[in-house]
Amino acid sequence: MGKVYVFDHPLIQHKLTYIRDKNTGTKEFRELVDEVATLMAFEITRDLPLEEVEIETPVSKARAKVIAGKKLGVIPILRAGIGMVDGILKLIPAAKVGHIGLYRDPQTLKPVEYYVKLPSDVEERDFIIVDPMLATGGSAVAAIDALKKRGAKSIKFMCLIAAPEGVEAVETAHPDVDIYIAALDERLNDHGYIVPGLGDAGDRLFGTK
Ligand SMILES: O=P(O)(O)OC[C@H]1O[C@H](OP(=O)(O)OP(=O)(O)O)[C@H](O)[C@@H]1O
Ligand SMILES: O=c1cc[nH]c(=O)[nH]1
Ligand SMILES: [Mg+2]
Repeated sequence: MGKVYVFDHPLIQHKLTYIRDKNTGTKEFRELVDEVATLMAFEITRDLPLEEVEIETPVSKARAKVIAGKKLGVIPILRAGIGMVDGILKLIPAAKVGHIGLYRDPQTLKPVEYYVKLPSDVEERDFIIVDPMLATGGSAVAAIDALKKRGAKSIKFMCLIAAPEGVEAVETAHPDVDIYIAALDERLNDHGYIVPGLGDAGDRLFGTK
């Protein structure tokens, strides 16, 4: 079974409160999502392997550590996942970015795939799929399916807010995928929105609706 990590760092929790607040406008919402994505990227990269290199400081030779050339890929689920990409790339600028386009049918709540473009060396990369919301879990499960179908072997899923239903759906369908979240909320409402959640992440990020 995959592990579930809740990043309860005070800075993440503080910023998430303003992301949730309905009085937070698009500009500030976008900036806060970007900042939280950076903070979450800091936590999620904790287990990256290091290797030693030799350098010279102004004082002497030294052996020092650098990240051991891991090939990483960041995959936003369109649209809302895009809001988390730049924040992650600030810390991991060499990561390649793939895109998986899905929208959730408002009636059936099932995901509809409309775009997939991934880095060419899928088998060799460690992927982080990002999306602010894990609600029924349909979109996350479909995105992981799409990635695995094309050969991905190592996948993490990172989101801001998850519902218990979504966590369970990913754990059941993809027990090899660890889930990283900033908050685990109470439940879904009748329209499949997370309660209390933050509303529609895509609309709030891009000012639509
Ligand atoms: O867990 P689920 O029940 O599948 O719901 C979560 C999905 O819904 C939202 O996307 P949406 O369909 O609103 O598309 P958008 O990002 O284009 O707004 C969200 O960004 C997730 O991708
Ligand atoms: O609460 C939710 C659920 C799905 N998608 C969103 O953007 N918000
Ligand atoms: Mg949306």
